[in-house]
Amino acid sequence: MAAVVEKTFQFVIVGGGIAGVTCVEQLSSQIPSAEVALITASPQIKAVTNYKQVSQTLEEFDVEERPSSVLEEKFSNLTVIQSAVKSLHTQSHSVETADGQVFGYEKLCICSGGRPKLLTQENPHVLGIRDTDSAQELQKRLSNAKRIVVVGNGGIALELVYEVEGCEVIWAVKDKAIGNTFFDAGAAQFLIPSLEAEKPERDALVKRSRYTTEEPAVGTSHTFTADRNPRGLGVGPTESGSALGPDWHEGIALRGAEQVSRRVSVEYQCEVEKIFTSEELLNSQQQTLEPENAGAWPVYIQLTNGKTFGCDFVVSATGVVPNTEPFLHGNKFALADDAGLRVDEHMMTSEPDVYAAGDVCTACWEHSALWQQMRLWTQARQMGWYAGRCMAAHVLSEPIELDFCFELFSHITKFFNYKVVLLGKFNGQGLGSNHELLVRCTKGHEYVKVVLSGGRMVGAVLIGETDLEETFENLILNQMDLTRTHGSSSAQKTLQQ
Ligand SMILES: Cc1cc2nc3c(=O)[nH]c(=O)nc-3n(C[C@H](O)[C@H](O)[C@H](O)COP(=O)(O)OP(=O)(O)OC[C@H]3O[C@@H](n4cnc5c(N)ncnc54)[C@H](O)[C@@H]3O)c2cc1C
Ligand SMILES: NC(=O)C1=CN([C@@H]2O[C@H](COP(=O)(O)OP(=O)(O)OC[C@H]3O[C@@H](n4cnc5c(N)ncnc54)[C@H](OP(=O)(O)O)[C@@H]3O)[C@@H](O)[C@H]2O)C=CC1
Repeated sequence: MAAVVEKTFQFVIVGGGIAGVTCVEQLSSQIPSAEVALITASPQIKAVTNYKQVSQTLEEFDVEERPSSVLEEKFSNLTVIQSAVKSLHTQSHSVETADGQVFGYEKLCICSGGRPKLLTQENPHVLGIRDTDSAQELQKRLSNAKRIVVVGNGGIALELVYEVEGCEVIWAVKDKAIGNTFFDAGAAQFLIPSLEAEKPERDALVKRSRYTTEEPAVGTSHTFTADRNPRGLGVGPTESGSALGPDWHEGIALRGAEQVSRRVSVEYQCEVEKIFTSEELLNSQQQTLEPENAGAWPVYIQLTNGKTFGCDFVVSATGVVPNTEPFLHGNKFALADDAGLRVDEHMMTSEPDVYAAGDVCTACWEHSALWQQMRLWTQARQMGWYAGRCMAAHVLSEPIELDFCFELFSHITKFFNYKVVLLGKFNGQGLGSNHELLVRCTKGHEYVKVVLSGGRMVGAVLIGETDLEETFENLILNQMDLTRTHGSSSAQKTLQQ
């Protein structure tokens, strides 16, 4: 490499999302004398605030977007370089940024996050949501929209279909039930009436608003309608900012151009066959469309259940792809099946002195029987924090063991205005038929599901204000034999209370 190394830092962290920032904070507080650089493509960084340890493994926090100068003011050892990393040279231990600077490192942590895995890359009528800019684009397009199609059955789709008002939403899901990445069909059934009901008043819901979208800085179908007078991308992010997170939709108006509050039709068990423009539609003489519909919409989407819908745009809420691209060329990183950088139990990649954390990495150590990776805010924080500890421990030649947070999967979130807590193998992941379920459900109030394997609790889904999370977490962590210890199942007793 011909370029001159500007400066060599002991630690270089790439990415100002939650994983990168937490890693910087951990390193800076553990080795205050170390020279640390944070190289990030976006001018804003993500900071964890109001951190609360709810129980042994459950945590809650707010996330704020802040100027990167805030971090430099906090840590005198830290230099923030605002530029995207263009290439990495693991042999010479250096990175080159888009603006042509080269920095050396002793240890590097890649926290470059992910980007939306879009249905199609080049179609301007297909949007992905990842960062503030893409949320802003969604808001802009939605303001003139009468109908949108949302494809995907995970976190973003669940949030979007509930939040969008003033616009008809067609929701296309691959599965028999909604929300398959988080729930089973029972929980989906519990939640679905919320799509028909009126949303609680906005003001009562808004606890905090942390994102601004002002100028920069096989085929069945159901229809749910909430009548109320309204109050009121492939366009994926290119040089992406950090991912949005909890409550990203609060504080931005997700409102279309129609006089309805919410109208969602779910198309089950279908995928996307084809997306085409009105001209393409007219040329192809689609049989499945009513004649008066042809040419009326900017874009059409044909589903594998044979139906074709015209709409203003399509939201591809179909998961994330790890942002590995600039780091791979010329290096020998081992990648996982999901294209993430493989990391071991010390968050180390296959390249020497290179660590990775957050959405960009895939945890490839032997997992605890009760933990799985999901690309979530909480895991980004935990991985960033633990990667920082590992990097410091290696420099200080101290031993380090896999952190306790990777013992039990736990996640607190909110869907359809219900508190949702997921613990362990909450969907019986990897258990095959070797498990039984106990369910307690009170319509409109709570849904409690316990996963038992060999008489021991291995997972739970808690929807609503159940107040059971700590008890169940203990039962899962203790792995007590619930059948033998109490004669009859104590989990069942807890559920019957
Ligand atoms: C709409 C939405 C809602 C979500 N809601 C929730 C939720 O409710 N709960 C939850 O737990 N999780 C949620 N998530 C997931 C969560 O936001 C992510 O898992 C988490 O933010 C990942 O953090 P990260 O630091 O790994 O990556 P990111 O936040 O994506 O940060 C990556 C950083 O790397 C920088 N970068 C990228 N490439 C380069 C490069 N080449 N050079 C330099 N810098 C680079 C980016 O600018 C960015 O600063 C949501 C995600 C989305 C998109
Ligand atoms: N409250 C929370 O905790 C939230 C978390 N998030 C996180 O943000 C990230 C991005 O969210 P999101 O995009 O919803 O990703 P998710 O991984 O949550 O969901 C993606 C969904 O899209 C489906 N899918 C994938 N490819 C296709 C396809 N070609 N056609 C139709 N469906 C497809 C997946 O099905 P399958 O699984 O069968 O492949 C899955 O149902 C995720 O890491 C998510 O966990 C986002 C919002 C809220």
